Amino acid sequence: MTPDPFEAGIASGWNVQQATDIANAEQLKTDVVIVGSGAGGATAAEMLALAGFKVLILEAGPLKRSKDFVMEERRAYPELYQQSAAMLNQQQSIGIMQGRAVGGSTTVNWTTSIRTPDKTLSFWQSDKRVEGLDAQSLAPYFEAAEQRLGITTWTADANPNNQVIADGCRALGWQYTKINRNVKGCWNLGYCGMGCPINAKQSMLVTSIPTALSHGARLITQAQVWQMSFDGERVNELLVRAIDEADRSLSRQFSVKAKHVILAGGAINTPALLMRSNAQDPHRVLGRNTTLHPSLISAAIFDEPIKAHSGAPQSYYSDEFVWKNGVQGRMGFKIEAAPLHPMLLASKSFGFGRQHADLMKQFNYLHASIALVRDGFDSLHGAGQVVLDEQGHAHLNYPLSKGFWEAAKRAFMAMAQMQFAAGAKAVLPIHDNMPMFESWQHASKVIAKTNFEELTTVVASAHVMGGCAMGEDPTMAWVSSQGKSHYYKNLTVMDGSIFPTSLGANPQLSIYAITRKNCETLIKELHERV
Ligand SMILES: Cc1cc2nc3c(=O)[nH]c(=O)nc-3n(C[C@H](O)[C@H](O)[C@H](O)COP(=O)(O)OP(=O)(O)OC[C@H]3O[C@@H](n4cnc5c(N)ncnc54)[C@H](O)[C@@H]3O)c2cc1C
Repeated sequence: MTPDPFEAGIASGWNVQQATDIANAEQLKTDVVIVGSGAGGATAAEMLALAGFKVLILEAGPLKRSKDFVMEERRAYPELYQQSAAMLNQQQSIGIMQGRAVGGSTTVNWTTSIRTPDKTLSFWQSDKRVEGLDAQSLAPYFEAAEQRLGITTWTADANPNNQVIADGCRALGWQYTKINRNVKGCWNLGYCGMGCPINAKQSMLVTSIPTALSHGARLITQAQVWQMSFDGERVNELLVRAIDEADRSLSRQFSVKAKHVILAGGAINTPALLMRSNAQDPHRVLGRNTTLHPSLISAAIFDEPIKAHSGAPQSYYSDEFVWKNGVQGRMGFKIEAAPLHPMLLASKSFGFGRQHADLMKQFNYLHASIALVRDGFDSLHGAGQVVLDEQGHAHLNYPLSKGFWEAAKRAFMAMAQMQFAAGAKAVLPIHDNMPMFESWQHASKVIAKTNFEELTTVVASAHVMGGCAMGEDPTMAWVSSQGKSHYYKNLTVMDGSIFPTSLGANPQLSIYAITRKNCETLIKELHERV
């Protein structure tokens, strides 16, 4: 087991505090303040601290470490996730999971590490006026991130839950790929979504944040940046509220003045902060085109135990259907496996009483496939919009489009076909009143006739992206291709909110690589300025 770096680090004098340690109304000063400590924020913090800047990281979530990761859903969801992992869109039709702790969503993610698909990068270039982020220019940054985070092919055998994807795709002649993971010394436990108890996952919690802290960065946790004030073309000050572990506001505030501000609160929260602060947005792009890879779930029962809670959560995916109809044609979907844990399964399935109890009894024999739908490429594809309520809290207005429901039908068909081809004895598409199918023939007939629609089908997301799009055209984008605000000279955004569409691949590696490239440019500029 890898030791918890915070243990020795804090003992050696790392500058780590809680917001309640800061005096009320105190003003802090720094070179660079970073809002959020997830994939984007921590990557930037490490690079800037190594480059010699005085860095302050403000994280709304608590500091939780391997000793707190006890492999129990009842503790992990309230402690490590936004809204206790029970966040929904305004329509209440999509369950949305996002991290809220030091390390952000990387502390709880499933370690799948995939480069941005070339087709997505080309589309950004041709249709979203993104410059300098083609596959060739990004290649060295992908390599650097992969090296830094130990991202390589997972060489252990796939668990039976993932083996279904490989077996089904092989039998049908469909494309499938072994997944790269960011782990070192992984024990194949399968509880990545509850925080890694042995520090094998190379999340920001055990990699970039410790390096930043070792090089003089300061971390303040449970510190929620509520608003920013502006002075012409510059961010003037950040207003920070102390919050408790359950995300409740405490009567303690302080402010921060920085020469440069990096927003890395993730999609939804970064645009929400800007909107709450009345940031300039003449073309009303903030919060728009928030994408989710909204995902459908198909369960299958096998004769042999699957134990989908155990082993690397994701080790095979299939891209057979991601680009089948072109980039902007009918929506494509990526097929992956999802780990199952009792609360996760219970909250992401249908039924009541005996029917639900019968499903839960099969827990150890259940496999789950997910189809992640590629959203946000045009109006047919649909996307969400961040809105604020009267108190300034963010909500996501995301009506699922006709195009999505048409894709859902194809996705349920494909997943059932693959599961039967892999030897499933029964398949259950997670949709209200669906029977358990015992043959592909029966499943395909019923799925073809079913009307999939909002609130009759379980839809989930762990990939929140967009809402603060990048690009050179301010009528479509709030930041440049380098993440720099089109309106404020000392403000850069470095997180998944800058993606102008979804990716068609799991996002963390794209965020690491793009942040690395943009932060390198920023460091050169700051050396001249600060
Ligand atoms: C359960 C789960 C599984 C996943 N699995 C994978 C996977 O296997 N592979 C993959 O590629 N991706 C996966 N992801 C997604 C991936 O982890 C995220 O896309 C990525 O971490 C997003 O990075 P980010 O920097 O945009 O934001 P985050 O990593 O979410 O970090 C944002 C941080 O900012 C903090 N914050 C927000 N607002 C404020 C504020 N106002 N003030 C202070 N702090 C603030 C938040 O608390 C949070 O800690 C998964 C996500 C989840 C939830």
